[in-house]
Amino acid sequence: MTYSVKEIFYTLQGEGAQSGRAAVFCRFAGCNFWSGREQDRANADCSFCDTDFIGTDGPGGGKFKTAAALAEAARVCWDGMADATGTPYIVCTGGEPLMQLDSPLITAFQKKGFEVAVETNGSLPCPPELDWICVSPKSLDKLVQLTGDELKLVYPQTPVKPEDVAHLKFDHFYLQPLDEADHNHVPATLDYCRRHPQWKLSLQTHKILGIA
Ligand SMILES: C[S@@+](CC[C@H](N)C(=O)[O-])C[C@H]1O[C@@H](n2cnc3c(N)ncnc32)[C@H](O)[C@@H]1O
Ligand SMILES: Nc1nc2[nH]cc(C(=O)O)c2c(=O)[nH]1
Ligand code: SF4
Ligand SMILES: [Mg+2]
Repeated sequence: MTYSVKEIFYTLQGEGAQSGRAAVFCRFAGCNFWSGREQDRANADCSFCDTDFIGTDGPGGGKFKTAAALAEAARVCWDGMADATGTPYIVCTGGEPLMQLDSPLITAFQKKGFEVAVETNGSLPCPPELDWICVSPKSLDKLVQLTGDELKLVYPQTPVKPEDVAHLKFDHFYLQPLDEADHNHVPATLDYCRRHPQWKLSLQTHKILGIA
C-alpha cells in the first residue's frame, strides 16, 4: 500500500491529555468528512476544520511506497531533534488518518521504537495495535469508534453535544473550544467544564505559542 502524507514534523502535542509531550506528527492527506476545498466546506460533514490536508507537498510529505519507508522517515525526523532519552512518540493525524493508517504501518512505527497515537473523527474503526486513541466526533450517525483513551469534542458544534457522548468508554473527556474567526468560544467552553466536571478543558496550546 502507498501512503500519501501531507507533512511530517516534530513539535509538542498541543491538545488533550498528552499536551506538552514531544512528538513526531504524521499528517495523512485526505479526509472522508471534507474534500479540503473551501467551496465544499459549507456542505461537508465537518465544516470547521482548521487544517490543510490536501496533497503531499508539505515539509517531509510525499508518497511512501511501503510502511517501512514511512516509519523510517518518521524515525529520522525524531532522531534529528530528540536525544536518546524518552520514548519516541508519533501522532498520526490528518485529514483522517484511519483512511490509510493500517496495522502493518502501526507495527512498522512500533518496530522503530514509537508509541503510536491517532487523532480520528471516529468514523472508521481503530486497528487494535494503537497505543493511544483520541476520538473527536463530528457526526453521531457516523460514529463507530466508541471506545478509546480520550474523547476530545470541539465545542460548541451543532451535530454533536457533550451530553450525546458523555456515556462512551473513554478515560478522559475534553472539550476543545471551536477556533473560529471573529468569535471566542473559550468562555462558553470554560463554563461548561465548570458545570460538568467530567469534562476537562483542552486548549490548542500550539496556536497560543505560535508553533506547529
Ligand atoms: C484536523 S483534525 C485531524 C484528525 C481527525 N480528522 C479528527 O477530526 O479528529 C485534528 C484535531 O483538530 C480538531 N479541530 C479541527 N478544527 C478545529 C477547530 N476549528 N477548532 C478546534 N479544534 C479543531 C479536530 O477536532 C481534531 O481533534
Ligand atoms: N502541536 C500540535 N498539536 C496537535 N494536536 C493535534 C493536532 C492535529 O492537527 O491533529 C496538532 C497540531 O497540528 N499541532
Ligand atoms: S474530520 Fe478532521 S480532518 Fe476531516 S475535516 Fe473534520 S477536523 Fe478536518
Ligand atoms: Mg492541528
